[in-house]
Amino acid sequence: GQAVTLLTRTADQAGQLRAAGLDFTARDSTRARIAVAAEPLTADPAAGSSALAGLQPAWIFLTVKQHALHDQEFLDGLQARVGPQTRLLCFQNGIGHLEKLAETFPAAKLYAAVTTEGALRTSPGAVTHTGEGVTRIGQAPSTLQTGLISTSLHDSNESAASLNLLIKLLCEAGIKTELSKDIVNEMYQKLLINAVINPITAILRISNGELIRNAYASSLMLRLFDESYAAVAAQVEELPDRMWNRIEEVCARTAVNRSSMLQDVEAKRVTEIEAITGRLIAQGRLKGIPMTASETLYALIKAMESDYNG
Ligand SMILES: NC(=O)C1=CN([C@@H]2O[C@H](COP(=O)(O)OP(=O)(O)OC[C@H]3O[C@@H](n4cnc5c(N)ncnc54)[C@H](OP(=O)(O)O)[C@@H]3O)[C@@H](O)[C@H]2O)C=CC1
Ligand SMILES: CC(C)(CO)C(=O)C(=O)O
Repeated sequence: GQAVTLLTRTADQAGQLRAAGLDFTARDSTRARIAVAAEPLTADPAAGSSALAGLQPAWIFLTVKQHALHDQEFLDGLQARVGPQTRLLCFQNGIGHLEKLAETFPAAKLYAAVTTEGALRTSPGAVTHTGEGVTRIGQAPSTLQTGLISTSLHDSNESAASLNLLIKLLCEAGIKTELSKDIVNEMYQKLLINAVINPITAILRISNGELIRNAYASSLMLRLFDESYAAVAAQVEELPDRMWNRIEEVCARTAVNRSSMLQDVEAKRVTEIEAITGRLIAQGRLKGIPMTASETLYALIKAMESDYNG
């Protein structure tokens, strides 16, 4: 096996996880206590108390929301863990995180993941596997600049070997994982799906399935799709056909789900609207694409966020 350490926000949470294990609920509702190594993500890794404290990992999976990447304490903790051989695998929805990480860690080896697996942290020591899917991973482009992503990838045998090894290990661990030759394109496809589904479900407080059943909601969705599609198509070389049908399929397949943005507004948490709709509006405007439906939905979500304490 491989040594895996959970990096937590606080020392207390890491201590509890080491002492009691992770309470894991599988898809079939069976529960298990899994012994885990855990360390707080502090700027001083040597302060950790397990045998792994202070080691620089081969891979760090970043499974935080986009806005955590703007938290200096988080970045300092990460900085202390990223060694010359460390690879960062980013699971964030939306866009902008790769540019932010490339700017903050210029020497880091960056990879991105697009996943249809679902996971929910139900308490500081418990996680539920909420959806079975596929995780596609690929190397981030070597030329990351704000607003423009070239899809030319690094060509390094060593990087390809580590990626293939990681994919093999994840598959052996039961996490269906595949190599993506153009992960940026896949991130933009996911962005389009999230940009169309998430804000409307969050404002109307409806499930993904209701979105396509409600004629008014689905006509708004279509307007949002047209401009979002144009903005995405201006960024990537080729988009698969039938993206609209794919979005309808996602709604049908996840009909009872409440989107992550809806869950965030219900819990009064900051949403990922900036990394999804906000970024897409900026990119659309740069290309002269009218983004009026997106701008309205963006403003409504921001208004809801600023009213959380009201
Ligand atoms: N969950 C899912 O099924 C999927 C998620 N994604 C994407 O993955 C990303 C994460 O989503 P999600 O799992 O829903 O997010 P959550 O907010 O539920 O989980 C994020 C985790 O990161 C921890 N964290 C946040 N900030 C810090 C910090 N400063 N230091 C240490 N730990 C920190 C949180 O700890 P704490 O609890 O203490 O706040 C929490 O355990 C998002 O971009 C999402 O879009 C993509 C596909 C599926
Ligand atoms: C695909 C979708 C919309 C599923 O709910 C999702 O990724 C999310 O909720 O963020």
